[in-house]
Amino acid sequence: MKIIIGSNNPAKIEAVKHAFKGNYDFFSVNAFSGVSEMPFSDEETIKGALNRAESAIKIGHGDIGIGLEGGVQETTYGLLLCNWGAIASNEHSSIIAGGARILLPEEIAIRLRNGEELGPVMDDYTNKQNIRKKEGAVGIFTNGKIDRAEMFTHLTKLLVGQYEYHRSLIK
Ligand SMILES: O=P(O)(O)OP(=O)(O)OP(=O)(O)OC[C@H]1O[C@@H](n2cnc3c(O)ncnc32)[C@H](O)[C@@H]1O
Repeated sequence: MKIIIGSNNPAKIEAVKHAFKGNYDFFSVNAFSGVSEMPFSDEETIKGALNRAESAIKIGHGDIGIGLEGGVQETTYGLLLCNWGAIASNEHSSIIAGGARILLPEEIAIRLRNGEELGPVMDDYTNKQNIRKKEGAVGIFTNGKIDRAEMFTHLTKLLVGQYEYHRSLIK
């Protein structure tokens, strides 16, 4: 089975490879998210994940397309880090699942509300480079307990499990 991952981000690719068990061929493509660089709601982040999955399966001529998208969601408690994923398949309508979420520190949230993107803000905050491709904001603010790849692995397992369940209903 040919699985097309709609991103070249190593944290996302690692997560998908970990979440699938069995004989699969993985490819990654630069899929189109169709949403803003910094999605600012669950709705927008889900849309980005769906667009990536659906664009990945088309570009890569795969059996399955996987889209993973990061974003934030405003709440009365502060700004939540959110992540969403989608599987597009040739057999049925797309499936979605959400990842674990944490509140971002207010000093980060203020910068995002002022129009900055989380990736560069995290690099600036930590004095490191490409945090989004490594441990991610979740890794930094959980003291390394859960990094971005692990969070996306869990999210992808939610997708794969639902995908298998849907397939078992079709057969
Ligand atoms: O290469 P792609 O797949 O586009 O990966 P990305 O990390 O750049 O893009 P996302 O769509 O996942 O995230 C949207 C924005 O939020 C940033 N972001 C999301 N989650 C993050 C995290 O855990 N740590 C750092 N930046 C994050 C990211 O850099 C983008 O600017």
